[in-house]
Amino acid sequence: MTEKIMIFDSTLRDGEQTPGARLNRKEKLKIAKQLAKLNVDVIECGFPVSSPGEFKAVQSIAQQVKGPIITALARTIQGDIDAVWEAIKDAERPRIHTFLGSSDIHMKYKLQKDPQTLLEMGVEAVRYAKRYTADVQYSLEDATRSDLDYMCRVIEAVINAGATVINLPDTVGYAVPEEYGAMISNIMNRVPNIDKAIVSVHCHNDLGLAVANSLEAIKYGARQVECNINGIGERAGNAALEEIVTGLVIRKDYFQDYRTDVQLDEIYKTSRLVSNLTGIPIPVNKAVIGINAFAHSSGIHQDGVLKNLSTYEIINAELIGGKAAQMVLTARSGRHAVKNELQEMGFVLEETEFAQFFEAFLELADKKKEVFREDLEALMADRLAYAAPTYSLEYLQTVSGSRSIPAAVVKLKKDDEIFVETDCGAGPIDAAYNAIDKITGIEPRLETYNLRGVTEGRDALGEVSIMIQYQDKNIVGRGTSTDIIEASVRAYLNGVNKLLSICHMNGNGHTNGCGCDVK
Ligand SMILES: CC(=O)SCCNC(=O)CCNC(=O)[C@H](O)C(C)(C)COP(=O)(O)OP(=O)(O)OC[C@H]1O[C@@H](n2cnc3c(N)ncnc32)[C@H](O)[C@@H]1OP(=O)(O)O
Ligand SMILES: CC(C)C(=O)C(=O)O
Ligand SMILES: [Mg+2]
Repeated sequence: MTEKIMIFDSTLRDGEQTPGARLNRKEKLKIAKQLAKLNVDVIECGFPVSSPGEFKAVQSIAQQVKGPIITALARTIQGDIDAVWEAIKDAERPRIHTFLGSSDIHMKYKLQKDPQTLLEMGVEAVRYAKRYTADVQYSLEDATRSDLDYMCRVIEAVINAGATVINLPDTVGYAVPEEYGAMISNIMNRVPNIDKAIVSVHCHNDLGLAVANSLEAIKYGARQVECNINGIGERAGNAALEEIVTGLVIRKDYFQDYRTDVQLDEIYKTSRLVSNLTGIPIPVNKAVIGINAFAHSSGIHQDGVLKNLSTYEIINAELIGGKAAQMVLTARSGRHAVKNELQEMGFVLEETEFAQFFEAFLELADKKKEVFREDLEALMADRLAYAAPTYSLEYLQTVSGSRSIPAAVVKLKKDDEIFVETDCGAGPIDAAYNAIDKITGIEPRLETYNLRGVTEGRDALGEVSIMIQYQDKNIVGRGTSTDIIEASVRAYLNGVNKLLSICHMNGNGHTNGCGCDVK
């Protein structure tokens, strides 16, 4: 038999405390509905006393979102508790959550009251909240920096006053797992009436230990874990919901006694929704839901994953409703991955053709961060067009600027012969085209010129497509490169080569007197 761990989602309360993450009523409602689909146990949706807009947002959620317990936060102040109740009273299952600092630091500097007075304030707040609802959660803010004896006294007293959930937050993300586990264990053993309440944990990520601390607490008796989608929250954030629930499933060999009721395949959608509405981006390397979490980029990993996913993947993306493993092609990719991607795109190359293609791939990949499918397509198009290359580009240098005469040096290779020419022009591209004309001995007219970014980003591959006219022939040429001048020259050469091969194919080569004065 497994024990249920309740998932208390605070994305709409502590998560919204992330600087810049403000959500309006509609946005909060939309996220709350998605959290209900995710099947969390509790949705903490705000701090009603803080503003009229916040009050209305909490009220809308309480009225419209069915399934989870709906709660909202209040200080140990009657006005705050009244506001929470007014906002959540229409919920199917309302819970009032009230909190008060218990550490010496918070009591002395922030609350400026003595521990006994604060204990009584806490008890009074719970009693007051109980007038409204049976389900009252009490949090000992900054528990991990609080005196254990004092906490035990507070917990016993607020449970006697009717608290049904006791939350022990690591408010400033100060705890380390062993210590946090020991604190929970001590409280479980020392508070005589602790069995009358559910013990909850709420961990912040200031030292990057929020998830580890939460999982450790489960082992010592915590049965409610407070966490936020994408780990957003005050300062460095809170424990990430997706990491906790996925961790419990993936390591069920270790956490065999526990389960949650979260609908894992809703995680990806929820995560994207929260990111889009809060405007807080998901780091690419974020565990479970970052775009790199299921991407493989280095050749050895890609080869392993193509042979068997388990070599480098412990989470199946489908489990969280995400996209299946992706190969990210970079200069660190190997032949297996590139060949596989080409095959998926419908290109099957002979070994020697592939070897040449792979060289071109590496040349491009060295210039770019990532090679996309569109890049591969463009490289393939280049190769198909160059099926019978006549002139190939060996070297290109251009000069341009507001006070210089645009000039180009072009070195082409044909068979084993090298041709070098320089020329100037209206711009660097025109200069390079003129130099090429000098080498080939023909002067096609440039009819159209188009440049487009094939991929995204500043290092995007540019594709130039041109149309050249020579005598009665209109020829299209294409070239790609991260350098648009080089792409332009490749496009021109591509057109010129096609022109020449057409002449030769028709038996009209210069040797046969077609009129092309080709060298
Ligand atoms: C760890 C956490 O995440 S706690 C939750 C944090 N969330 C929020 O703060 C929600 C947004 N906050 C707000 O809208 C406002 O701060 C309000 C409405 C709550 C209060 O606003 P103000 O009345 O202007 O007070 P202000 O925020 O400046 O100061 C907080 C006051 O509450 C007191 N206080 C803090 N926590 C508690 C508590 N749990 N119980 C009782 N009083 C408390 C402080 O000591 C301070 O009191 P003082 O004015 O006597 O010095
Ligand atoms: C209000 C409490 C639960 C809190 O957010 C914290 O202590 O971090
Ligand atoms: Mg918090």
